[in-house]
Amino acid sequence: MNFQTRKWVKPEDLNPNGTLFGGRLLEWIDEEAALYTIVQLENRHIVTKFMSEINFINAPVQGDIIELGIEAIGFGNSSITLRCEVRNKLTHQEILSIEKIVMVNLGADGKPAPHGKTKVEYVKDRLR
Ligand SMILES: CCCCCCCCCCCCCCCC(=O)SCCNC(=O)CCNC(=O)[C@H](O)C(C)(C)COP(=O)(O)OP(=O)(O)OC[C@H]1O[C@@H](n2cnc3c(N)ncnc32)[C@H](O)[C@@H]1OP(=O)(O)O
Repeated sequence: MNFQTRKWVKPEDLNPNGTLFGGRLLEWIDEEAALYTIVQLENRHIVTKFMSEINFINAPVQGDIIELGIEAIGFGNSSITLRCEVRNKLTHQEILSIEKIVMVNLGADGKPAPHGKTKVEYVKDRLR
């Protein structure tokens, strides 16, 4: 699991209970999954197709630094399946997990298109 992105929980991210609004966290996760997919599949034309159960484990509060982790757990024909974990940056306390996020690679016609990828790639290797 690669924890690439850190977020600082600010007043505008809070729900009326004073903890991180779940919808805000899901927005951050969707963006992270989209960026991960664009980099892996080398195509900007992708969409989120499916998310499995979302387990909100612990609620962050204002001022917390959290980090978002994504890993690829499967490559299909047009899809890539990801797993997501969010945790507190400093304590590593678990905040959320999503076991399955399916992202789909689209062609210019907006329909699913084969991406031709079978494993995780690293940009540094592509640049060699
Ligand atoms: C030149 C252009 C420049 C563009 C410049 C872009 C700028 C940078 C843009 C960044 C973009 C960011 C995006 C952010 C994230 C969003 O906000 S995306 C918005 C929310 N998502 C949507 O609106 C998607 C709406 N859904 C759809 O359009 C259609 O369902 C889809 C995704 C085209 C798929 O259609 P479909 O008929 O289900 O296609 P189908 O061939 O049956 O399945 C496709 C794949 O999905 C899998 N699948 C289908 N249903 C399921 C399911 N229920 N569960 C699991 N897997 C499933 C299939 O198994 C298949 O996988 P493979 O076997 O091919 O690997």
